[in-house]
Amino acid sequence: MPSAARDIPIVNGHSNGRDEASLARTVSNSFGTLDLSTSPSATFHTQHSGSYGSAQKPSTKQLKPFATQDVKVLLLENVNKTGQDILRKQGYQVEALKTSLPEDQLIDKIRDVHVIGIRSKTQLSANVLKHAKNLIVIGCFCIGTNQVDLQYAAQNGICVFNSPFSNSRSVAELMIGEIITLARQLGDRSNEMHQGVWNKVSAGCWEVRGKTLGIVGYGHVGSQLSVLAEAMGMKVIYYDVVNLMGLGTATQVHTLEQLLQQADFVTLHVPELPETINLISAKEIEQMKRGAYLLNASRGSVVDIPALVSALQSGKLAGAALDVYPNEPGSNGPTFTSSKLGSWADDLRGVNNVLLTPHIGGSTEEAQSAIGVEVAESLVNYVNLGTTSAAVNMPEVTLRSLTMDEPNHVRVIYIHRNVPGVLRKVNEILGDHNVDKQMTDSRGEVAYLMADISNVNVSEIKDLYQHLEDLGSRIRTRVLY
Ligand SMILES: NC(=O)c1ccc[n+]([C@@H]2O[C@H](COP(=O)([O-])OP(=O)(O)OC[C@H]3O[C@@H](n4cnc5c(N)ncnc54)[C@H](O)[C@@H]3O)[C@@H](O)[C@H]2O)c1
Ligand SMILES: O=C(O)[C@H](O)COP(=O)(O)O
Repeated sequence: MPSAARDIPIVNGHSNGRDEASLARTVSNSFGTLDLSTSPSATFHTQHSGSYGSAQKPSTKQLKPFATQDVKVLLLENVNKTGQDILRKQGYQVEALKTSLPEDQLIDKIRDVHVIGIRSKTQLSANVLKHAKNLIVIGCFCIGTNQVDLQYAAQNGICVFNSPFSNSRSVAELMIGEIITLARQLGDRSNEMHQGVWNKVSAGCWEVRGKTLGIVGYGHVGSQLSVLAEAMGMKVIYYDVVNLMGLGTATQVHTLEQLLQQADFVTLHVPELPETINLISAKEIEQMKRGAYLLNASRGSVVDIPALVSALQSGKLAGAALDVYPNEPGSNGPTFTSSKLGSWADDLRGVNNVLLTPHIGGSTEEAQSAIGVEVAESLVNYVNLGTTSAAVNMPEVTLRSLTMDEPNHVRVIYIHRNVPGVLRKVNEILGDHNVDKQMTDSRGEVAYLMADISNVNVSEIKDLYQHLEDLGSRIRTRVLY
């Protein structure tokens, strides 16, 4: 067996032996308290150069040991500083913009980057992603992932991460505030006072105690809201497509119609899916109680806005709160107008007891700070170690880190089409070396294999990589060393 340190290249002044192995262990073992204070040059050398692209097969001449300084990261939509700091401390080249980008500018920027971080606004469609030849991973610094073509991404070896629950509490608290605000017509009273009008009324103003809250979608947000609403004395019912245990005394109803018929307040917390588009339209509004309230903090496509406007104008509904819209401005400013968004915007602005907020459900210091850390850590673990834990479009694969006792050690990541016979061929290639550990899993049409192999001379890495690249099933190969 060749001696370890002698045969492994020196990169940025560090051999690919003990230093990198210990950093690798630090990164992979510390999801909660990732220690990223290590100098950028002391990196775990993950080989991926030349292997980012999926459409084009790169020349093996491009192979070189990984250095974090080579990793280009584009962050859009004002990703929190906590996340930016983690990525910068790795030594990655980070460009952070405050807004999203129109498609043509996005296509231009995405060509070059290995990592992109977005929030709910940036549309990463197949049309955009097909230009992203170097992209290996997308971080959604939010809950929703409907803005990304997850299937296209997986089929092209691009892993996607999000933050599944770090802003759930913030959304639930906003809902509580809005329920009381609607019940007491606080928005209208406050607007009148700002215009110098004193309008002391009690007609149509209610306590929330004893009223029924109907929650549509009893996931992270819906269940948090359930607990808070019960604490205020509300009766909680919920509708979800899966059977879920209610918290406290909340009760699941079997149909959306049952919920709509019983609830005084209806709140929507479903993901954007083909079946949730216009989930609440004229027919469903008709099923609601006269004088009920509708609140939407899910996605703008879930409510048919013209139907809502006419129900508010006719008095069928007593009020509504919207945080999300069919299309939303890409940056702050005087952009919430019909001329910019569509006729529905001015229609909504003209109706009484309607609360309009600029998609701020998850916009609290606490939520954004936690999301920044969570998603940035997932990105670092993926870029540096290939770990897919909690990925939303890839199988979850992880291996314990390299150990210092395993010299000439290489981590192979092979993303491939989930077809018969691939593992046999891959293991024939890996079998020339000592396979220390291996894990493979599939998700739909895509499979992810990760193997740590030892006894690999650096001069053999090129061939190893090329043999894997030459397999017909290949989507993306990364050889980390
Ligand atoms: N306004 C904001 O700032 C903000 C913040 C966070 C999340 N969101 C949106 O809210 C959505 C919900 O968030 P979450 O964290 O609670 O998600 P979640 O995945 O934890 O819960 C969603 C629930 O909806 C249910 N569901 C799916 N389809 C349904 C249908 N047709 N009818 C009824 N129930 C259905 C699911 O079974 C699940 O229980 C997100 O997908 C996101 O789009 C918005
Ligand atoms: O999906 C989410 O988490 C919310 O819609 C919040 O999105 P934002 O990060 O763009 O505010």
